[in-house]
Amino acid sequence: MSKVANQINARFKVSYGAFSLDVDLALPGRGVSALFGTSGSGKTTCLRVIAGLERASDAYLEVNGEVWQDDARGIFLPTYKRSLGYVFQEASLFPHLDVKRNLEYGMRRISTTSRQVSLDHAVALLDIGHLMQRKPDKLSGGERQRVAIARALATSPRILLMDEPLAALDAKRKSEIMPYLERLHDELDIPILYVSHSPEEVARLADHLVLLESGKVIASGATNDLLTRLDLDVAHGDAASALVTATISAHDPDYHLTSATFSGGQLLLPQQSATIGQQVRIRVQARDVSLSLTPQRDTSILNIVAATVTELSADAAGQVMVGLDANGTRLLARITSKSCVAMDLVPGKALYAQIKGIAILK
Ligand SMILES: Nc1ncnc2c1ncn2[C@@H]1O[C@H](COP(=O)(O)OP(=O)(O)OP(=O)(O)O)[C@@H](O)[C@H]1O
Repeated sequence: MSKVANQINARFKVSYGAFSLDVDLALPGRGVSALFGTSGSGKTTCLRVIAGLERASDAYLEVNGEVWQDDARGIFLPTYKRSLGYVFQEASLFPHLDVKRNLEYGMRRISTTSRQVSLDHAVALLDIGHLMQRKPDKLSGGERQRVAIARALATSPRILLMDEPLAALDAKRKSEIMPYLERLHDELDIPILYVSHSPEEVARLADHLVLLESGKVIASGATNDLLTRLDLDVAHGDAASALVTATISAHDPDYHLTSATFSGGQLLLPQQSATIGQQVRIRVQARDVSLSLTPQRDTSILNIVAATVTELSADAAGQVMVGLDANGTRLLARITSKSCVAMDLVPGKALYAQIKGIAILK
């Protein structure tokens, strides 16, 4: 396998009794790749193999041009020689050290010249400057996790591995920490492998998605491509949704609305603080999209987008999931089978998608 500077290649097998994990992945060398799957599908084992904590067989692992493991050539770098940061579900800070010392501990073994993320940058990114003198037991769960992330970054890793970093937090703390994770996504040059079984986290953070099922990779690709692929389970059911990348184009303070343009036209959103020209990610849930063969004018729905049917697939009883293309952006609509027949929907049919609810993710 040839070395690729801006890519992660991971190929390995692990087996524990009846469970076997067999993956062959090529992931982008930048941005967030989410490993998504039900409990027991092998997500944590993948991270542990990449970290060198689990010994796999037939393994080849290369991170942005550095080979960490190649069983065919007898290469196996132990964990301490792999430049990685690992963030677990529960922050594992040293209880007897304050935040500052916890951070410094991680930095000790990294020479100044090989640092890719400075301690100051990590502290600023996670906004923990005011917590430096505190011991871990005087921090909230969310603060502890921010410190754990900063500590992982302070080792100046070439890759950040995060294993359900929000799983141990309640809903309020989760929403407090999410903006920091989004900041990591926007500002770090290193790739992040993010394990999750939350569709919400994946929709907000992931650029690339890997779907794992019983130790096998079911699909791997750009997040919206997978979320809208009707042959996959993620594109079905009540939580199915599509992501739209849009640019803020105007604010209308009189009506408390913000408009954003995307490939399929314009969307109106509840007023946002985002600046004009800023790129945003918007989630459109399939259950919030209805379809019409003509553009409706006498309706309270503000967002009506011209689209073409690409695919139809049976969903829950009496429901059909309709794949749509809005001039290059894929959307989903979940409608009743009765409407599907009445509208005579077939691939290629031009229609209008009426979007009732819309959530801006960032
Ligand atoms: N050290 C081990 N010895 C034996 N079996 C193991 C070991 N570690 C994991 N397993 C098994 O391997 C399978 C995959 O586990 P893994 O923790 O990777 O899944 P996961 O997708 O991360 O799950 P979760 O979302 O619950 O954390 C499970 O069936 C688990 O019981």
